[in-house]
Amino acid sequence: MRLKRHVQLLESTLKHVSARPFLSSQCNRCHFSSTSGASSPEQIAVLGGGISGLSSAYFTALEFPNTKITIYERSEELGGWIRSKRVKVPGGEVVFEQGPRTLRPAQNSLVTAMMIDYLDLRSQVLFTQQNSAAARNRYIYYPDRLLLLPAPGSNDPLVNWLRLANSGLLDGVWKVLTEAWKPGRPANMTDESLGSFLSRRIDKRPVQNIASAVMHGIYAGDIWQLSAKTLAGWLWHQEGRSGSITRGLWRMNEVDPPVKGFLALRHPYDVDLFREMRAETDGIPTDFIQQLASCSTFSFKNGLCQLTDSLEAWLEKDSNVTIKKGCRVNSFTKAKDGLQQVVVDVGDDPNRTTHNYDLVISTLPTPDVTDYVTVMTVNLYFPTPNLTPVQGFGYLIPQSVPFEQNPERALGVIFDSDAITGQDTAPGTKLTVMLGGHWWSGWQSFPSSSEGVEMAKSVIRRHLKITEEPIAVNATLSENCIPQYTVGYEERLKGFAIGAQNEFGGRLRVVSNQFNGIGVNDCITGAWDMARNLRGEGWKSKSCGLDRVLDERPWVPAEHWSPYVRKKE
Ligand SMILES: C=Cc1c2[nH]c(c1C)Cc1[nH]c(c(CCC(=O)O)c1C)Cc1[nH]c(c(C)c1CCC(=O)O)Cc1[nH]c(c(C)c1C=C)C2
Repeated sequence: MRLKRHVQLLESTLKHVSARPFLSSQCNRCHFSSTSGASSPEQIAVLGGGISGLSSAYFTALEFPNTKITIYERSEELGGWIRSKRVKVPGGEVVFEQGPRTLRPAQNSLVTAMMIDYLDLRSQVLFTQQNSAAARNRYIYYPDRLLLLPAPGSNDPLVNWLRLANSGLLDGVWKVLTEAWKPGRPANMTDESLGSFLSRRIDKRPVQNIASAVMHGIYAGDIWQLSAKTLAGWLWHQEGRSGSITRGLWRMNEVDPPVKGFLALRHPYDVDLFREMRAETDGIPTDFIQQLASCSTFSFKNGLCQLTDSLEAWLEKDSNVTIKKGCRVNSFTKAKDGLQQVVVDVGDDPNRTTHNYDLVISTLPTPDVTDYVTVMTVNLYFPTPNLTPVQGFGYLIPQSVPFEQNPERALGVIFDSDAITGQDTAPGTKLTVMLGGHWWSGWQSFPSSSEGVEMAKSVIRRHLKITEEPIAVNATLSENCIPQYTVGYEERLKGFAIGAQNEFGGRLRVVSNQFNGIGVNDCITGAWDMARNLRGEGWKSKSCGLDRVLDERPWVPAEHWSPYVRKKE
């Protein structure tokens, strides 16, 4: 985005009392590209009011200040899976997060940082420092106790390594040293599960004991179903390129390095995207950059919903944006009679109506591309501080833990009081127990809230020896909340992208955790990328927003860069 676009936006704001809300401070911070001379769509519909929908509406509104944008959301509240709740307890209040709770300052967080800055939300951000217990102490429960994962600077590293080795958690890890001598995959193999890939390249035991726990923490998913090609793209392509990951790394970094620094394989689309992202987010203030560079995660004083609430408030101020809550989308189809429009059918009888749009941005789930898993989040608050036996982020439970140690099918427990400080006004211990995920796949019904709370209490009694009764609890069942990128995902996505392009000729764009990555940062970055591809005459192109999956260029060695470390060029 270049300066001109913001100036244009400012001008139109001044001209029309009703134009986009605008922060005067943005003007000298960001770069807006010019649309002068280019046409704009008159009417855009955004389907879905979660983080993908709100961000899509936000970035599209910035691109096209005079376009009418309508957001349709089925429920009465915007925000999707981001749901934070303030609960009164004796002595103050605590924040319960019912869905995602923190953001990581990873490469894909640059656009989020820019958005936070634009929304004037910086004063509300809470940072968890890299040297805090929450950042350094991550545990795995195996087979019947908490084991601290090694991290730079942790206490008693030798004792800890011995404890880990003695527990059996590290069995088979040493086989990573033999990876270079293992045969490459058959030429006709197009994808496999992450579990199978890592077992082939290393050993099955670390897959079951360590990697499966990590997959619980991110996807709440089954490592034997999730796609290696999608989740471990650069390792998968490294094996394809050099027959082995280790040999590939050696070749890339030592034999013929085109640039200095650690190299990894990346999709050329991502290389270009990161370059663009960096250029457009160049205006993020230095002190914010520094805060992000030194934290391990960040959130907001009132929880993650402060981001979605601010987006909603920003959009509500814009008279060109209409937000329709409690309005279901029944279908959307390409308009007949050669019209370059999409017809959207919304509402329930007798208020069911159809509307024509020049462009539809859908964030709704698309059948056949992914399965989903259901997660129950149980928040527990105890008035006594420091109830957990150790301090840290919390722990994950791998698939190898025997049933009798985890009959509730918990995926992990977050020590919220350590993980995010600054949200609660009452002292005490706050935990979140995550239940279900792939363990509940195929279930017809799920535990009730009260059953979930009992299951969570039973988990922490067994694992953490906490017997105190929580004085505030909240169980949330999020049905089909996390898409699963299972084996063959890329092929299915490709098929979907071609079909969508052919059917809608570019008048449908898709953005969601099904397509752009399952994290909040992924959805925001996906929305920004979609909107920037609409620029100029881009909105008339044939794309459906899934250009990356249709981009057949081979993966290339690219330098690893930290998003918040600004090198002198
Ligand atoms: C509601 C449950 C969720 C589980 N995973 C996600 C959600 C929303 C999505 C997710 N979780 C993480 C990532 C990767 C990095 C990121 O973009 O933030 C994603 C996409 C990592 C993660 N997992 C947990 C936390 C608190 C975080 C972020 C912070 C960090 O890495 O330090 C905890 C956790 N999430 C889930 C489970 C079962 C779990 C257990 C402790 C599922």
